[in-house]
Amino acid sequence: MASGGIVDPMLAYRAKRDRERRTVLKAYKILGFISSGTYGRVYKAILLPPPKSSAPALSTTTRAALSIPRTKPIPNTVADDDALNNPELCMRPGDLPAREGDVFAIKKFKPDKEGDVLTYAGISQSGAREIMLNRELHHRNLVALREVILEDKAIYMVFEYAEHDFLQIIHHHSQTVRTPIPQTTLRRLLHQLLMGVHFLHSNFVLHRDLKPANILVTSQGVVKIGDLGLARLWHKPLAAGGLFGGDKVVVTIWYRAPELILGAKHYTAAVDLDLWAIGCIYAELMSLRPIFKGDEAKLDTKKSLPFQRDQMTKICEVLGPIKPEQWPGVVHMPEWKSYQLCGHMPTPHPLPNWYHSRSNSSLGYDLLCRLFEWDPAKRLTAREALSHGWFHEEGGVKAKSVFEGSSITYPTRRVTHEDNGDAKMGSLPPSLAAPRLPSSSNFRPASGPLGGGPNTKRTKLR
Ligand SMILES: Nc1ncnc2c1ncn2[C@@H]1O[C@H](COP(=O)(O)OP(=O)(O)OP(=O)(O)O)[C@@H](O)[C@H]1O
Repeated sequence: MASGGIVDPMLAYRAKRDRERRTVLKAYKILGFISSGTYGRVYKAILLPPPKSSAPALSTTTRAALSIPRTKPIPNTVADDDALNNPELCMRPGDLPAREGDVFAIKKFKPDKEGDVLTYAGISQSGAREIMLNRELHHRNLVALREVILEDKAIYMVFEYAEHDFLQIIHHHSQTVRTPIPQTTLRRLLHQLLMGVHFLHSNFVLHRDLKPANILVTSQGVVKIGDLGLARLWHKPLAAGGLFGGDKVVVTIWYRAPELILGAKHYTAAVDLDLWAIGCIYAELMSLRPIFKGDEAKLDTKKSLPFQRDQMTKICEVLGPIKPEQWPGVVHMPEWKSYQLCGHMPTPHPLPNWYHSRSNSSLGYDLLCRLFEWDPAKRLTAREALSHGWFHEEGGVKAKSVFEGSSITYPTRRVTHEDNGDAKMGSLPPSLAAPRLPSSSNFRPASGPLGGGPNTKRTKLR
């Protein structure tokens, strides 16, 4: 403030802006901790009423001096840091209509760490992608991003909240009710998943990390594809860097397409990767366990990426060995020799037995076979899969809620108050946590086939 009681307009503006800046804890009440993923921690939160402004409004003269338009709110979700001051990230709050008390999932990106010291190297590639893509893409079957808050060098993405996910549904059936997922529910789950993937592919976006934990379902029974952190555009088929670009990370091994295992480097028919993963998810919804549950080969001492022999073996145990007459291009794949060196694959346990011990729908079997085409060029696209006859069986997929007509009640998402990570790394201030919520019966094991076992983490690949 200047002497003689004259207000420095810039200081007054900054003071008001700081008072009114939207911070996570001013805008949301944190109800608890949901999960910690590769890139961040996810919290459940409710929207608070907007704070009443106590600061006197800026005078017309000050406003004019600062050229603040009356109608446009100050973009207060963007931090001052130059590195973050990217207009692309400037989300206006309220892009989704939201009311006080509405529930959201807030993903806080992990800061970088050098030794024990937190460092700040700007926004991660994964975070930037997730923000950019979620900001551009709006579809009923994609989880919606409400806003991004940048605060104290941390990034918070506020998503619509989804009470369930495919992994939790599978787990509920395998561990609690011990019955298969009803065919009608399964068909709707898969159809809505394909709708979301078709939308992504129509917008030249590959998801690349489709797995049950990333496919959410709201309490209204709407499937929402989440976690676009690994998604990328594929409109430049042979862009520098080949199939994996600079990030060197791709889908969880159990859902990895054979062409990736065999070393495909370019986006020739890249969308087919996602369709293979959908085949794996379809099979997992049927059998309540991953169909190709391979052990991941780790990086060797030379840090060269190993051939994922066990994963390939697991696929061949169900589909039989690869036949070059069915997939002519396979003999040119970089890892074809490694595949041949595996010797004889174990006795095939072909897909028909696997399928027909679980369902007698020949259309359902046909769809699965077409998703599990070895040759990516012959695999169904999302559009083709959506028009497959199986989706018209038994009343079709018209219901808005995937749960319609089902008597099964799925547990609500488990929320805890133990954010068992490093408090500085990821916790929101514990003093601001809400009183204990009744925890649901939903149990997500930390490891094992249905939990976040070693193979469910992202892994480096060629
Ligand atoms: N919108 C949401 N509503 C409810 N829960 C969510 C939501 N988004 C994410 N989650 C929960 O948080 C978990 C981690 O989220 P996400 O996959 O986006 O993070 P990540 O760091 O990329 O994790 P991962 O490495 O496991 O893929 C999800 O598996 C899900 O259980």
